[in-house]
Amino acid sequence: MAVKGGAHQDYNHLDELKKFDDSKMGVKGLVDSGLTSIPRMFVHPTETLSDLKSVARSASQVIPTIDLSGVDSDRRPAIVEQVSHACRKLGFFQIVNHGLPLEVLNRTIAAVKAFHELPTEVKNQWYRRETSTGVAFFSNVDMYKAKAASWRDTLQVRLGPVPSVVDDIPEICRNEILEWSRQASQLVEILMELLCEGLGLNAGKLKEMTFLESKGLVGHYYPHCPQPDLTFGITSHTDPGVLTLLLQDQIGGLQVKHGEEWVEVKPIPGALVINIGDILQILSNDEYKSVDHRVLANPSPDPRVSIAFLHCW
Ligand SMILES: O=C(O)CCC(=O)C(=O)O
Ligand SMILES: [Fe+2]
Repeated sequence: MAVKGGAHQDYNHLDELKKFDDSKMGVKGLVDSGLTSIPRMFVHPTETLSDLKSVARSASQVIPTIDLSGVDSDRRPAIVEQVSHACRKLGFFQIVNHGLPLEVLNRTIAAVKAFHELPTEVKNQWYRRETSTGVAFFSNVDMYKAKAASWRDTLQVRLGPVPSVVDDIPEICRNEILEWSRQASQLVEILMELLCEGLGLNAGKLKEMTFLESKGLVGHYYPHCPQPDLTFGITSHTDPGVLTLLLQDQIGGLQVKHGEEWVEVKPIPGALVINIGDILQILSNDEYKSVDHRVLANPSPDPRVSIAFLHCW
C-alpha cells in the first residue's frame, strides 16, 4: 500500500525494504554512502519513539554485577543466591571473573567488527534471509514484519544441533568465532548449573534436556546513526531461548525494562551480560523473568559491536 511520504511523495514501505534488501549492503553500506538523514523505512512510529526517554534515573536501578570467582569454593551458595535474585527481579545480570580472558573477548569483538567492515561486494556472498541453518549475514531479521527497520546488521552462525560447516564461516572471523563458541559453551554450562541451583533443582537438570543443544551466535553491528532519536538499534523484545550470554563492546546502548522504566546495561571491561529467555521463564514456572530489552540507535561516531550467544532458540 502506498502512503504519503513526509516530502509529499508516494512512499511504499515494502518497495523500500525490497530495494534495501536486494542491495545486500546493510545499514553499514548506507552509512558508507555518506547519508546525513535516515531513510524513511527506518523511522519508527511516534508512539514507539516517545518511550525513548523513559530511562531510569534512580541509582538503585542497576543491573547487578556478580563476581564468579570462587564458584567452586565455599563462595558458591552466595553466588547462587545473587544469580537467583537477579533472575527473579530483573532477568539480567553481568558477570566478572568468569574465567574468559579479556584478550579473547577483545579478539572476538574485533573479528566480528572486521567482518562487518568488509566491502559489500565481499560480504554479500553471505547475505540471505533464510536463517535456520548455517551462516547468514542480513540486516534486520524481522524487517518484513516490523513496523520499521532498525539501525543494525547481523552475522548469524548456527552452532548446534547441526553446526555450521566450518569453511562457511567467513575466514576473517572463523577462528575467533569457533574459539568463542567453545569458551562460551563451557561458561553457559556453569551458568545453567547456578540457575538450576537457584531454583532448588539438581545442578545438571537443564543440561540433561537435549534440546539445549540448539545454539548459535549473532554478531550485531550498530553503525553510527545520524538521527538516533528516530529509530532503534533493536526494538524491544524478549529472547526466545533458555538464556543469552552477551559480549558487548564499550559503546553502550543496551537497555532493560524494569517496571515502567528502562535501565541501562553499562558496559564494564571484561564483563559479560546474561539474560533469561522465554523458555527458562516457562520452565521455572515464572520464577525467573524473561524481560524486554532493546538497543538504542548508536549516536557515537564509532560503531557498536555485540555478540549474543543464544541457547535453544
Ligand atoms: O546488542 C545487544 O546488546 C543486544 C542484542 C539482543 O538483544 C539480541 O540479539 O537478542
Ligand atoms: Fe535480545
